[in-house]
Amino acid sequence: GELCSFADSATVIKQWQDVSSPGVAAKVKLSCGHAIFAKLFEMAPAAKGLFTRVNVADVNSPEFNGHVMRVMGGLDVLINYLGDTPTLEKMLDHLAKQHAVRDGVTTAGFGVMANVLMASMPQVVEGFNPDAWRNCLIPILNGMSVGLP
Ligand code: HEM
Repeated sequence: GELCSFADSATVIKQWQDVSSPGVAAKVKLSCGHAIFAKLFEMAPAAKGLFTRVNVADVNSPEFNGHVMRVMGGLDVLINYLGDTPTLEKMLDHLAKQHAVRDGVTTAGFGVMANVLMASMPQVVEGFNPDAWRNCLIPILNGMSVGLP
């Protein structure tokens, strides 16, 4: 089945591709990723403790930058696969398993992330379509939370 409608996925993919052309993609991902984590830690301060291994103590460190780019690279791939549900579902399964082994990562944490993404994306995406983005992001985050406490 579909995760979000064909029309919604087409909108989200197009709007995301507008901000992820090769020339600007890395910069957008890093600055947008930092804004997303800052907001996540503001809304859920305890979540900071999950990222000590990647040096969250210094959010501008190479280690944390690397983490931000893994997350944003992951999100980039997921968005671009909204039109290929079977592959998207396998990637979500894989990410769910990678998160399930991290102590303290919860479904509630992904719920906060949904709010953070919906609040942050309009700042980088031109003509942000909230309905299309919500309809597509929620199933992505739900798929990544399968098996989490
Ligand atoms: C848009 C949503 C998210 C995406 C695309 C995403 C993606 C990723 C990716 C690709 C990794 C690296 C996996 C690896 O190499 O092992 C990762 C690691 C991790 N993620 Fe997420 N993630 C998301 C949301 C979250 C949320 C909401 C939390 C916590 C509530 C979380 C907690 C973690 C932790 C603790 C790690 C391991 C960090 C380390 O390397 O020590 N993630 N995530």
